[in-house]
Amino acid sequence: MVDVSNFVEANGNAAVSIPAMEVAGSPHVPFVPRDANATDSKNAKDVLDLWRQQKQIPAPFIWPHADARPSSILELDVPVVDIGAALHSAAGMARAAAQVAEACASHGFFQVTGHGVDPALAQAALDGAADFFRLPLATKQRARRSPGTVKGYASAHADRFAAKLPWKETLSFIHNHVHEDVGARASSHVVDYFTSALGDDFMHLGEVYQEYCEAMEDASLAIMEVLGVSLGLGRGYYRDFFADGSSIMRCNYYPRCPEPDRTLGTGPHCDPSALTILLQDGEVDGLQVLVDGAWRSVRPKPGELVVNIGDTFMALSNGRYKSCLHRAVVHREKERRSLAYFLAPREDRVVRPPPSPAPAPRLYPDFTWAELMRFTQRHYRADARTLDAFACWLDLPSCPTTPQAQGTV
Ligand SMILES: C=C1C[C@]23C[C@H]1CC[C@H]2[C@]1(C)CCC[C@@](C)(C(=O)O)[C@H]1[C@@H]3C(=O)O
Ligand SMILES: O=C(O)CCC(=O)C(=O)O
Ligand SMILES: [Fe+2]
Repeated sequence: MVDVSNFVEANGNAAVSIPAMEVAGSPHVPFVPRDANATDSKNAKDVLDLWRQQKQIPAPFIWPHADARPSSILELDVPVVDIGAALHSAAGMARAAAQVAEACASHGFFQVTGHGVDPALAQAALDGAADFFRLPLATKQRARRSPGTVKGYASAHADRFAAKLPWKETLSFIHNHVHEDVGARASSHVVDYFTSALGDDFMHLGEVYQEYCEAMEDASLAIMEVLGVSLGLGRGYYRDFFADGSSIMRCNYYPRCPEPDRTLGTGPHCDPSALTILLQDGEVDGLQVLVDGAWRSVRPKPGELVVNIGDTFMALSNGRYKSCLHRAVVHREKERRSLAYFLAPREDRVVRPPPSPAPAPRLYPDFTWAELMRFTQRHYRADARTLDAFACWLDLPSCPTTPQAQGTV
């Protein structure tokens, strides 16, 4: 059954509402509709003030008990895969392929080292996010996300959802890969995004993220080589598939929270992308993965990137590699930042598993990344069942439980 109950934005004409002054336990103060076109929405400002000043969190931020945090949590056992060794020796590749095969057949999370990302660049990208989220709301709102798209600044996704709001601010933008055939890197579209959305003062930050995204592209294509070998398809198969991809970069900021046990920074979900590379800031943990019915944490470790399989790769591998449910928790005393690079194919490329010598029944229909993106931005809030709901939605006549069939979008 597809749950669309808290999706407020159905058709791009945002049905926007966020709480102005309502706090948990004070149900008499009404929600105040927000002017989606304002550059410095009073209500959005109020929410940010609430984050800092209130003892209780506003009701729309409260997540159901089932999603609440257990008091103690064990660490997830994830392999540490040396990507550099995989690219440079047959033995390194064999070891890396065996590690990812084991991790991806169970939970789909692993960590990578030897990825070649300059630690100074990674730190600059994290510091840049810290600086951006400290800016006045009116400045951040210059990059306000437009309805129906993934690009831009969002505060608690309050323009999209009415309940179970995530305790976070995000800044997202597209990174189009520079296809190797095109020659040396010369793209500046991330820089262009920053200067056009935020102004020329943001050129340097744009340059940092342009470089960071290119490093993420390189790392993710290297990981795709390992995944290809691990599935018996050779190094080039998935690398070529994603070479001209259109990925998404997202900076997450999780402020301190007065009631961390009643909310979540990012709710339980599977990433719709093919692969996600996550850089967690410093010492502050927050990422948790559901394995065998229990939440397990994946703590940040210096120099390591966390990688997980997303729905698009699950479809590409016909379900052999799993996209696993995960979430991010928040803290009372500590704020947290993370940078997520969501690897995705070119928007119009058909996602379909490769022909197999031992054909298995197809688990998912053919689709394009543009279709899946559109589904998550306009029709369905990404959760544990995004891919199943999407497959159902593509095949509308035989799918009575899609949002459309319920008459909700
Ligand atoms: C296709 C997408 C949906 C999300 C943005 C991009 C890439 C990842 C997705 C997301 C981050 C997964 C977590 C849940 C989500 C709703 C969020 O809380 O941010 C997702 C994104 C989104 O729709 O904004
Ligand atoms: O911030 C994190 O640790 C995880 C965020 C996440 O899962 C996401 O952005 O998809
Ligand atoms: Fe995620």
